[in-house]
Amino acid sequence: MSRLVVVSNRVAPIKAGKAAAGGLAVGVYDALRQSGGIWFGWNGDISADPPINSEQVGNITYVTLGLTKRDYDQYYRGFSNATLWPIFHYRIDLARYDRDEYEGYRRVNQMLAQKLKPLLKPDDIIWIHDYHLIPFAEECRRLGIRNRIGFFLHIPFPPPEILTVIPPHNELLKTLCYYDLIGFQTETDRLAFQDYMTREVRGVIEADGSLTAYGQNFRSGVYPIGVVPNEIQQLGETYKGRRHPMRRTSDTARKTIISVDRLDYSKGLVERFKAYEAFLDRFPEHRRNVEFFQIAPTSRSDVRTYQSIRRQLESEAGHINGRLSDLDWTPLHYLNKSHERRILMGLFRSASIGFVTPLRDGMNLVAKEYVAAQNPEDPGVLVLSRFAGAARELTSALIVNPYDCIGMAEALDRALRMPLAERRDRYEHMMRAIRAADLSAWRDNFLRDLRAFVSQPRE
Ligand SMILES: O=P(O)(O)OC[C@H]1O[C@H](O[C@H]2O[C@H](CO)[C@@H](O)[C@H](O)[C@H]2O)[C@H](O)[C@@H](O)[C@@H]1O
Ligand SMILES: O=c1ccn([C@@H]2O[C@H](COP(=O)(O)OP(=O)(O)O)[C@@H](O)[C@H]2O)c(=O)[nH]1
Repeated sequence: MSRLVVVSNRVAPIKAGKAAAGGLAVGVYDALRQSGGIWFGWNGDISADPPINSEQVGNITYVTLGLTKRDYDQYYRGFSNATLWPIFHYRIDLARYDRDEYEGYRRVNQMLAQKLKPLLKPDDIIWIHDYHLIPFAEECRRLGIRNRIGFFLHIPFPPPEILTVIPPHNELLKTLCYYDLIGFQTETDRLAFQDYMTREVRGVIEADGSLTAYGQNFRSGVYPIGVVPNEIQQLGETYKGRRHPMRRTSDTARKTIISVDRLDYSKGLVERFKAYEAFLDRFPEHRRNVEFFQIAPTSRSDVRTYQSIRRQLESEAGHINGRLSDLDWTPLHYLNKSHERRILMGLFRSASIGFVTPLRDGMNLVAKEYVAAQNPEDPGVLVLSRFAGAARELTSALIVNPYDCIGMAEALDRALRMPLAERRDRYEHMMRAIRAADLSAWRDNFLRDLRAFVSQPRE
């Protein structure tokens, strides 16, 4: 079997047990540790003359490098996270475009492809991840790399009317066509991509389902990222930490609501806090009987839009607690700190509600983890945004619109009153979906299709 080479901007922390607040790192790490291979990407450092470092841990060889300050500013902080991220999450209002940053983004992709080339063997399968690396395959082809190269987009793909706001959208999307296979989280994302290719650039859908555009022939598919349910079950059962703040039955009868998100405007945190306040106002009988834990590790904190969402949340949390707390009751616990997975899974298991309400999200692994961590005999309820990719599979969650504050408040009330039989039915239905599309299925289906696809010969 050919060796797997994974390339992503973010590489999971190499030290076991260290928290990786981000679904890509969590998912790719779990996928790679089964098959082994190389994981190539940025080590998270900014340095003047970044050396390349190689480290073998188990069956994974981590090859990582730092970025110069200029590269970091233009490629990561700039074009990736101030242009592509907001636009791909349908937030034109928060996006900016700077031509120098775009050029920096292209330059870093070229540099990364050059550094990867000497590590490759002819039959390696190369799997590139996410929006930071859209032009990576084109750079590889320029360098004469002929290996199979697949791309998986972890975030949503917006409709053409939104995408075309990016001034060099044509040039950027052309680079995507150098991949052999392009994977999306949902069919909505894949259709938006197909729409762009057929309407904007007159691409053609071939009889075998493949696409031809810009003289390249390639395939697209849907591969929803999943979790490892048995492992999550076990973690959830075993974490009984001393400082565990939530106990469903013993110390207190108080029920808990939990949310875990990177502190990102796409996650709908402000809207969620407002919905929680509306819930306590409209259903005062729940006051004192419920506490809401929001874990929100800071993310991309040097991007301006992330600083402003943080200030908004601090003010909203202070407002709720200032107005409603009592000496023996704090309605909202807002923690800006990342937590280890084993702790999170324990917290999920003991929470009565998983409150997952992004305004737009590629998948949202937390939604799947919350369900997988539940006690099958007495499961909690998932309240889930219709705009998370996960809502396509977890149709037995209480599906809400995150722009509807009162609707979310009512869903919290309904979840807290839900009879055990209904909670079990919904849980079992969701677990079937989670098991059917687990993390191995994501990896195996994508790699099977990448290996199988015979494209038209490339010039
Ligand atoms: O690397 P960062 O800038 O610190 O951000 C963390 C990651 O966030 C995004 O995760 C996405 O991937 C998840 C797994 O497929 C998916 O469930 C979620 O909906 C996405 O938002 C981002 O796409 C990654 O590149 C980042 O590493
Ligand atoms: O303090 C934290 C916060 C999050 N996570 C993990 O980070 C991932 C977040 O992935 P998700 O798809 O929900 O969102 P993303 O951050 O990738 O947009 C999940 O596996 C979480 O369990 C973690 O390990 N520690």
